[in-house]
Amino acid sequence: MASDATALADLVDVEHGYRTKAGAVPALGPIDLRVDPGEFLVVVGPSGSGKSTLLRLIAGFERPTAGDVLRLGGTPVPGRDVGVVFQQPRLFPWQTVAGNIGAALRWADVPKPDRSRRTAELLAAVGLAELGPRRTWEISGGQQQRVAIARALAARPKLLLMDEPFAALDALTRERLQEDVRSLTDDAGQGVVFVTHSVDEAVFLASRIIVLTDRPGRIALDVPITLPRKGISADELRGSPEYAAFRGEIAAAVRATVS
Ligand SMILES: Nc1ncnc2c1ncn2[C@@H]1O[C@H](COP(=O)(O)OP(=O)(O)OP(=O)(O)O)[C@@H](O)[C@H]1O
Repeated sequence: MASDATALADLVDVEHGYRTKAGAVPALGPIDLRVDPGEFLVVVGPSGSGKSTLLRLIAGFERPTAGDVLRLGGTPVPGRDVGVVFQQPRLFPWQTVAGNIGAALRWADVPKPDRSRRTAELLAAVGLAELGPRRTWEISGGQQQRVAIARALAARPKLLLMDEPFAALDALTRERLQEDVRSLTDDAGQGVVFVTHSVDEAVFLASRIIVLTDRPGRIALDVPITLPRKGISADELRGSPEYAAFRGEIAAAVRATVS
């Protein structure tokens, strides 16, 4: 088995299928993919192309049907070196907002005396400093998703996996959260794998985009996104000709997968 401890995730000749009563469903691959520290990898592709399957394999929720998946050089197991954010926030309704973050810190073995300070820092980082005592049903959907992001970041995971985290949100909240996620993950040692259907979102967030083919998903396109990130506002970035050029290239590749 090829092993490389410096890769956050390394998939070698990976295929994955699901068993159903009607027979085997090939979902992904064969695919080779390596994710390195500092990368913000965005995965786009048609519905059913295996994007969620790819994340589930890296998270350790599934084992591949064929090939090898390594995370930090070892077999992936769900746990503290990976943070996962889903489309629905999946918060604990019996906990307050602060209690949700505190639970993640407890699992990460953060000592009790440090937990309230870290909770306050994390809530401030996602713009929810005042909402710690609220119940999760007393805040908006966008705020709930912010809590889910703070909870995923609590253990300072090397790798953050995000599966269409903003799909259920209105356009304005979505743009704000995109900006927040970019700044929260601007850490050279950390990596992100982010799934979306939105080409705009992909180009805004990514340092690299892969486009998957129709099912079973293989890599149709793998491009670095070399847009300036420092010293430029989000609006300037979205309005730049370079942004438009990348958006055009990715949109054409996605269209080609279904034609
Ligand atoms: N538990 C399962 N059992 C059987 N088939 C499954 C299961 N999960 C996914 N599939 C199938 O595997 C394929 C890939 O699914 P996956 O959810 O990874 O795709 P996706 O690209 O994330 O889709 P979408 O964009 O619609 O969310 C699909 O054809 C899907 O129907």
